Amino acid sequence: MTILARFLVEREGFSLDVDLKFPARGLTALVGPSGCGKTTLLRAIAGLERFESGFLQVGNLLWQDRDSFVPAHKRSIGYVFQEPRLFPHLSVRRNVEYGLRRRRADRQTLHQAVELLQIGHLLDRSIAGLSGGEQQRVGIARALAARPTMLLMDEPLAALDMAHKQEIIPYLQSLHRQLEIPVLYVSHSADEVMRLADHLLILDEGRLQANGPMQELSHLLYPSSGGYRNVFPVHVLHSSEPGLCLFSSAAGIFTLPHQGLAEGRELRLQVLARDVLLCFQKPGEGSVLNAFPARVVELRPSLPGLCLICLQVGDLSLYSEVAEKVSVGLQFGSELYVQINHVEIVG
Ligand SMILES: Nc1ncnc2c1ncn2[C@@H]1O[C@H](COP(=O)(O)OP(=O)(O)OP(=O)(O)O)[C@@H](O)[C@H]1O
Repeated sequence: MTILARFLVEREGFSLDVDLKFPARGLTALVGPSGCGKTTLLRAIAGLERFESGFLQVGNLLWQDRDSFVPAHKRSIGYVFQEPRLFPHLSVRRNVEYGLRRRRADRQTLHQAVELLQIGHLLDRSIAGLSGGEQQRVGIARALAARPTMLLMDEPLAALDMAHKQEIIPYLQSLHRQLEIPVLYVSHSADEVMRLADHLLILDEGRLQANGPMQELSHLLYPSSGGYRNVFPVHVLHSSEPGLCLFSSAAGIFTLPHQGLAEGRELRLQVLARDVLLCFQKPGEGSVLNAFPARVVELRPSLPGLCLICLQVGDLSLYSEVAEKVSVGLQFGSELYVQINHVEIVG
């Protein structure tokens, strides 16, 4: 299932001209410099503005083409803004139920939204007494209670301080794991996108610069540093010995220095491609951590003197960036080992 969107918007001094296709599930991050057209694209998708030259299909649902336009209130889209825009005179419960009444969703959906955002204990509180993070959780629950077909989030964490951002990110992570619906998420924060996104859309001056899976494009989030990056999900297995923790991944089991993580928790690891070292002999058992058998899938030139190698490691694709001379003799199908040198837990 995919989302197909084509829009041509002409404004004084600005035009948006995009033709894009992205998955109708998981979290797609929409990033780009200020004024590049992110909100305009979101509004076009929500149907909040009707741009004559547009086409939009979400899965099987045709929302706009040359002859038809489904108005915003019939698209059942959940919209989460920077500010939660709650009704201050109503309780948390009434605020969340507001979404329910408007869209005739059921009680079970409301219950799920309350559970997912863990706001059950806040239901009888007034909005005024809540922290910024709690208010945003209520705002997200209200959007979900309406059982939307799609969730649009326009910088939902931008108005929060660092502590409240950290509080809310785990909810967003579990939300996008548990929801079937697509989430389109605008953000200026590379770190946030790194932790949350499955797919990336990069806009610049109203034009699409890049569109692809996070794993393929994450290096573009940090244009000035570090080169290619690998980002992939892992689950916490258990602590192997004091200070060390085991993580299961599609590549195999990682052992990393960490403690206090709950068993089963899903996190992401980030590994710079230059920290994926190639070993042409099997690394000594027991003496080397995080070494896995790998197969070469593709070799690409990278920066001058460097080669980017795409490797199949178990069920995971990993990029390694090495000096060109190291890659001499490698070709599609070459078998070797990788040793992962430095791993960052990103959330
Ligand atoms: N209603 C409008 N009428 C005319 N121009 C507009 C309108 N809304 C936005 N613009 C212009 O369109 C361009 C894109 O704006 P948009 O808000 O989509 O960018 P953005 O990428 O979301 O920016 P930011 O990251 O700062 O929120 C900007 O130049 C903006 O000034």
